[in-house]
Amino acid sequence: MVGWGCAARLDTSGTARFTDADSWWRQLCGHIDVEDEVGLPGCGPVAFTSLAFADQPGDSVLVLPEVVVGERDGVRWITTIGDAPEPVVEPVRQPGTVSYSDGRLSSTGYRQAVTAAVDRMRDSGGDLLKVVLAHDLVANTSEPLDERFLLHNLASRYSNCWTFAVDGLVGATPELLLERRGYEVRSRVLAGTAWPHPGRTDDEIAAELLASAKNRSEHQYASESLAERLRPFCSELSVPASPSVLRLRNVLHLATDVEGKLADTPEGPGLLSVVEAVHPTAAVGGTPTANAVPLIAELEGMDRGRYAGPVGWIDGSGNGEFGIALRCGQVEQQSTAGAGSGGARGGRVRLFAGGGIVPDSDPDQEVAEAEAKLLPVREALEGVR
Ligand SMILES: C=C(O[C@H]1C=CC=C(C(=O)O)[C@@H]1O)C(=O)O
Repeated sequence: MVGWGCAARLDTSGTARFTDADSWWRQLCGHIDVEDEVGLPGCGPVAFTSLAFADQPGDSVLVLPEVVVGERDGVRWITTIGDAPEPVVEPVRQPGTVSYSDGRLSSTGYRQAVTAAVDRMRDSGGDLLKVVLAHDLVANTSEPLDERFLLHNLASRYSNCWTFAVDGLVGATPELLLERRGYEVRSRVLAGTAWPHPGRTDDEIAAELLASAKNRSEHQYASESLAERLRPFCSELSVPASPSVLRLRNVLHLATDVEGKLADTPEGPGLLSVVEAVHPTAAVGGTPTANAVPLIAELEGMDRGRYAGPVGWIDGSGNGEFGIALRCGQVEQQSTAGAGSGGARGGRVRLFAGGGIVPDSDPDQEVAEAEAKLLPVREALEGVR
């Protein structure tokens, strides 16, 4: 789905962000008279949604576009809210040259944070089993950044990912936090990563990944965390006993596809309540969550913003799809002014990537893994084909 214009918008933050979003959306939909000739999930009003990773700090946003163009199962539709104006479609602009600088946590700082996390886990007597750390990287473009350029490049290179752009957060995530279609729910849990090495085939790397005790433990924490928190909402839940391998251009992941049936009535806890219950899984938080999440803030010392938070859409019937906002960048500046105004021209994007740290993690390998995970957005910005 692609949307433009803004018929309504909610900005919220803090621990109440999920319930704020849920009540705002239910109330708003209650006031909209819908004529829907298509009747598929995503038809009618849709809120493009991106929620902060952490309770504090971080801003969350829901946008009801004036126009949405959608396609699902070969059916295409257009939804308009009110008398939405015809869009003026301008050609996609190229970002010019791209240069990089350290973000709030450099690679060196990230390596130190990983080392500190490993020490803390080894000294914890089992109170901390996994923590997911990340760092950021700033990309500066010589021309104003057109989000459509990034989106198009990500979508064409990562067709088995969910490509998103919500209020400046643009990415292509391979991880589905939760999809709801009627009573059916689905999730793709990822954790455990390998990346291409010269002289080794993808099959060899995939076999090694499946056989790696470190990656299997990282993965198991993540799939168990999702399943444990989703189970109370479900009358049926199927969780494969062992993971498969998801192959992407830049990395390979251990993956578990979870499927379930919601036990509730349509008036029961909605998609946003279930999303709140499962976030953050141990794919982006850690194990146990209550010990890992405060350590993230302490060791990273940066605001993740909406990176690693739920991102996706919800419709008026409570159907929707939320990915985990990974392999993404937050556009912080598109352009300020042209010559003569004294303002900077060009764009600025803050890219994020990280990984799950367990007691036997090697800091150098973790830095290399985060670099591999930065590649999708870097290459999309650079227009690599
Ligand atoms: C935290 C990230 O990835 C998560 C998702 C898949 C695999 C992961 C891993 O192997 O560490 C991470 O849990 C990221 O991409 O920034």
